Amino acid sequence: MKILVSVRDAEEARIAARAGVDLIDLKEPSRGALGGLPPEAIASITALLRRIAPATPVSATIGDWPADALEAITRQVRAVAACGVDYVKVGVLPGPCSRALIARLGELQAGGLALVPVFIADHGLPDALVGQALAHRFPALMLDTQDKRAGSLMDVTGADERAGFVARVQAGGALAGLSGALRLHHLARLGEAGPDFAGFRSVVCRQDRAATLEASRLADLIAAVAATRRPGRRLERAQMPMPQSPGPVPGVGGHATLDAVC
Ligand SMILES: O=C[C@H](O)COP(=O)(O)O
Repeated sequence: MKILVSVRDAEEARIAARAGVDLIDLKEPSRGALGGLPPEAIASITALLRRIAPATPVSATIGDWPADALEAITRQVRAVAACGVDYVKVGVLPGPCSRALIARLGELQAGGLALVPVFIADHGLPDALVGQALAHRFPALMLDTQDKRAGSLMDVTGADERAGFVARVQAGGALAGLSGALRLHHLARLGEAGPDFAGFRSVVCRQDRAATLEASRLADLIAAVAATRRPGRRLERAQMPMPQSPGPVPGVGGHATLDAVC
């Protein structure tokens, strides 16, 4: 199981790179579960990571958006992708527009971006959406939680649900990631689900996830994961084409009806 760690600035990125984190994720945790950083900050931290950890894949989130904000999400996906990251993470909140959102993300993915839909598991697993997403050949799918104070992913999902999600995603050809206020004492049970990678923020901060990432806590996490580790599949830097200027959004016209329905 590989380790994804979310960082918010250059200093935290340096700590994560020095520690040898497998996948570095750029996020502003005080802005929500998938809180986004400004594109300028994403571009500058990514450039730094390319210099100090050139082989490490970098992801960034677009921020917390309701599923019906299709046009804003599309713009933000393009803006974040243009910052040079390998993967753009997009939260998929359950709701009447989630299917339209997956369809839009599928179009952007088909247009050359590498997107990672992040499903929110607080109120159950969105099985139908996962099935829909698998058809779009995203490089990875993740499960996360939105309300970090309501417990961890381990509290809001059962072992069978986690293992079922991972097995289904992997059988569909994508990498499976799990996250959601995961702690060290969760690692053994987490490993039983067999995810390709797990995402962490809260556990590497002294207080809550909005506080600063601490090198000593990160070292503890890496050691604990190493103790439970079994070989994961490769998580490569994606070959994401970086448009110099935003082009037309594939299928935007065709989605007017979906937007209207939402
Ligand atoms: O993508 C991973 C998340 O940033 C994990 O954050 P968390 O451990 O606070 O849920």
